[in-house]
Amino acid sequence: MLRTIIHNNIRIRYFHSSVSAGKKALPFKRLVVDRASRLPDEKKKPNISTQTVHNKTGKSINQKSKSTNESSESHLPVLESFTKQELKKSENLVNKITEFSELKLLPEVRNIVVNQIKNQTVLRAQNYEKPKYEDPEDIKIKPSPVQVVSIHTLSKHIMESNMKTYTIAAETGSGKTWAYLAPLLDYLKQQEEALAGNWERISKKSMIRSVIMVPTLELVNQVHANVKDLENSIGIKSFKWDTDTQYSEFIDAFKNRIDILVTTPGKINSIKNIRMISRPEHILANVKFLVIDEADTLMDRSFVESTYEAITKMHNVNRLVFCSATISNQFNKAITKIFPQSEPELIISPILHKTPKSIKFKLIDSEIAPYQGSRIKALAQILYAINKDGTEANYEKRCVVFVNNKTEVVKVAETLKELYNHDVVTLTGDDNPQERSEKIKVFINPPKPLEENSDGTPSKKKEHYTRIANSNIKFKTHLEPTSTTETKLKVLVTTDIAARGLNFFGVRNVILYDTPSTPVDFLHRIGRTGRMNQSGRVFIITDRKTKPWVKRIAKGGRNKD
Ligand SMILES: Nc1ncnc2c1ncn2[C@@H]1O[C@H](COP(=O)(O)OP(=O)(O)OP(=O)(O)O)[C@@H](O)[C@H]1O
Repeated sequence: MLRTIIHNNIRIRYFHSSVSAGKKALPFKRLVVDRASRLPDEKKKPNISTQTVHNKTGKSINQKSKSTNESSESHLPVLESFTKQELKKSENLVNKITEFSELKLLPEVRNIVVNQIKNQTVLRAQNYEKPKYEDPEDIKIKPSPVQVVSIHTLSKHIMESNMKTYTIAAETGSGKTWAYLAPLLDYLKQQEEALAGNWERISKKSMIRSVIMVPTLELVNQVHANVKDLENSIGIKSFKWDTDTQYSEFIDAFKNRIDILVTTPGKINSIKNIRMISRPEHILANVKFLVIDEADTLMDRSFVESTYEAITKMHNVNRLVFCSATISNQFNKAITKIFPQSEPELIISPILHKTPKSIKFKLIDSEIAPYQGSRIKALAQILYAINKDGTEANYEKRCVVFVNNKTEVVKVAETLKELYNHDVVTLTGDDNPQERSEKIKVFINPPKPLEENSDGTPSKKKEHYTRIANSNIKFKTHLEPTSTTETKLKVLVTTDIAARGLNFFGVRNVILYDTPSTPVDFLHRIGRTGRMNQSGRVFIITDRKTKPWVKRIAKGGRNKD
């Protein structure tokens, strides 16, 4: 039976039929996405988009905007407005469970999860600011709210054979990656335990047991980095399939069993083109656990076709997890329609769709003196202030500037370099994957000490003595950076390509040169700072056209200055 759904103004037609493999009816309805086609604009039905964005104080800002065929500017996506009960349920759980030891995970899995987080957490960034964190062992790892709710919920039915679908939704930088990785590791290890004596034999089979799909190659690297070295500790073999991966490498890994494959939908869909593979459907036949991370991106118009196609290749999935920092009604409806056999169980954090409390907002009106409408002057002023304000002393500062259009990125970067002598890199979709990973390196790694000792710790400010001529009076001064060109500030000018999921490490400053047209993009951009409750600042350059909701969220999210 052919069905059609409209998702993000895209018509998705698909056959809905149950699939049986031999005797056993698979728990997963086959989806043959017949065709995903864009609705011609004139067909776009006028709809009332109620945009509910909760600000920090929990006050939700309801704005009704009638979007007929107005420009996309006014067509704001509907953000899920959760009932007080849903939020309360998650809050009660978070208040009750505060340690990983209180969550149902196999002991070996729990230990691995805590160690991996401790070694990689952005909380290490405060090592650089608060001497008391000199030793990473000082960092006490507790489950974040979304990890409590996710691990608690998924562990309840983790080994049941019926198909279950989950939607994990929590604010940016809240630890969603481990919110699905911990239950996934537990699932794989429990599966092995359930197979007991047979696991020894089965473990030698060529197969892929789980897949994590993300939208970009940077995220393939970032997610894989969490699980890449688990083979020796708990025998979990992971594999990242990204641009540099040869088909032969993928086949070899498959032959030696892949427990966790991290890749993009495009790579999954390319399996059918690999000449070395005679039966492509065999490759994914054993995938039981599938994660769609950054799901609001993978389900939006630019990805939806390849995402649906990739999902339909994994017929035996019985744990399907969508993960996103924002969730809209459309998203939920589409999932429920495509996977009717199991309404996605919502896993949300108590502060979903709110701006992280650790972020301070600064609004700069570019219309007033001395900027007189020049955004670039306002930007230069902000960068000067960041560079000179004494924050992050002894360390290289990093700052990310978001621009709406990639053509503007180059112009802004050139002006900052030529007129203001800043150290600037640009990042857009025109960069190839190698260039992109090179450019973001400075921003996804811990801040570099300005002058390093041999062991990499920051040397204290160079002390310098000045002697007054013909006297024995000398006094201590601190060396200022010698040359005016020496700057402690690394600036990344980019578009939304860097706004989704990238785990910027201890970046304290984000500047919205342009304000995005939707609250979803706004929440993702500002979420590159203030991660895991670290302090962060967001500077928003406004003008008379800036949407009221931007100012409202910023004011609502503003902490006391
Ligand atoms: N329980 C924890 N305690 C301390 N740090 C944690 C914890 N869980 C995750 N982290 C760290 O927090 C940072 C952000 O985690 P992660 O990238 O999973 O956030 P996210 O919610 O996926 O963000 P985004 O929505 O931007 O993708 C990472 O450095 C991660 O190591």
